[in-house]
Amino acid sequence: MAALNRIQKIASHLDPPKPNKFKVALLGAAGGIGQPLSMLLKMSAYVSDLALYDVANTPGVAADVSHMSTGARVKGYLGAEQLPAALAGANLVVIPAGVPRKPGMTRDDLFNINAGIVKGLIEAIAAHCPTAWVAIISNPVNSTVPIAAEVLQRAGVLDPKRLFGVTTLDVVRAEAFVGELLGVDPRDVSVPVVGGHAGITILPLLSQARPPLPASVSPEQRKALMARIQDAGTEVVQAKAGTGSATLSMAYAAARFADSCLRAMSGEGPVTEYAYVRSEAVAGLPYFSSPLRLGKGGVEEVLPLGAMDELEAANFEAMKAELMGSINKGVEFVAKGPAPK
Ligand SMILES: NC(=O)c1ccc[n+]([C@@H]2O[C@H](COP(=O)([O-])OP(=O)(O)OC[C@H]3O[C@@H](n4cnc5c(N)ncnc54)[C@H](O)[C@@H]3O)[C@@H](O)[C@H]2O)c1
Ligand SMILES: O=C(O)C[C@H](O)C(=O)O
Repeated sequence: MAALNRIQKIASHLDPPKPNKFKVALLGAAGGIGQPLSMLLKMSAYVSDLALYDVANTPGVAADVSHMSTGARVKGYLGAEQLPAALAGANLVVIPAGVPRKPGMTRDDLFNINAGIVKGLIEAIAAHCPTAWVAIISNPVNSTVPIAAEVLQRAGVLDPKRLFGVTTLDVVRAEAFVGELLGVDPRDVSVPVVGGHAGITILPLLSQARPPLPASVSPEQRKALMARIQDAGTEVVQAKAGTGSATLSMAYAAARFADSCLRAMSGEGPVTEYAYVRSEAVAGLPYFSSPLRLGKGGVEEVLPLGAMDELEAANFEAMKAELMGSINKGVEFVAKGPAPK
């Protein structure tokens, strides 16, 4: 025990604690992603207050997480009447609320339920923490982010610099699979993943991987690797056999994304991250996941996608129609709804 304390003291000296100064609200906190993400956020040195909101089971999750001996104050909020208090003063709102896939379903099959859930939560954000950064995990991300933007726009509080669709899991997977292939630590791998978050709209740019894929990796292997990254969500859905989709890797990815946001908010920039945002990165596609430079106010610059090889360029063209269809579906969902109050 004494040895452990000594090691912790040395570690905190090497990496001095950051000021815990941000309130993070997690909506869907009692779910498969929400619970491990609550734990990881409670471990963040940037979080002073962690608001755990769900329509079920938050008292138990909040009581459990609050016993961790880390800095963040934890409070659970249950049901719609407690949502305003959960959101008040939030700097960052992370949203994994909604239903997950079962085998045989596409992410778009979740639209009918999750579109309404996201719309309702974003209306509350517009009313109670309109300047918060918002990170949407709920699927289909290709549509839920446009839904959120339309709701915020109607409420007169949209700032596209602060609205993100979380695609970090695609980047995390690409790093893991390339690391596995090259026999190197995934933490030493970087792979840009751009586009959207469903099937062929997920575009890993393996030609820009670092370390680069050696010439011994055949075009067939490259193609298979690209397909595995694109289908990795389905790989997990099938392995879980009806009990849900990725939760633990997603919580890891979301914690990493939240950390980047909070680092940028702290002024520790420039921070580079990938996310699905409203941008002019690709002509004709109002939303696209790109490399971003984040600063105190959100997205400071949408960085160029860089060069693509032949396979990537073909995939880039092939995804455009599907991505645009998903964007339009989200925009129309809000347009068909009741006019803003
Ligand atoms: N972006 C990504 O990379 C990614 C990765 C994995 C999962 N997902 C998506 O994340 C979502 C959640 O997945 P999960 O495995 O945690 O599901 P889950 O069913 O385990 O948890 C969802 C939680 O949302 C809550 N919820 C439902 N309606 C709500 C509302 N109106 N307000 C607040 N909370 C509400 C539920 O009570 C539940 O606790 C799914 O849509 C899934 O497809 C996205
Ligand atoms: O695949 C899913 O349905 C969940 C998530 O989008 C994922 O990529 O794991």
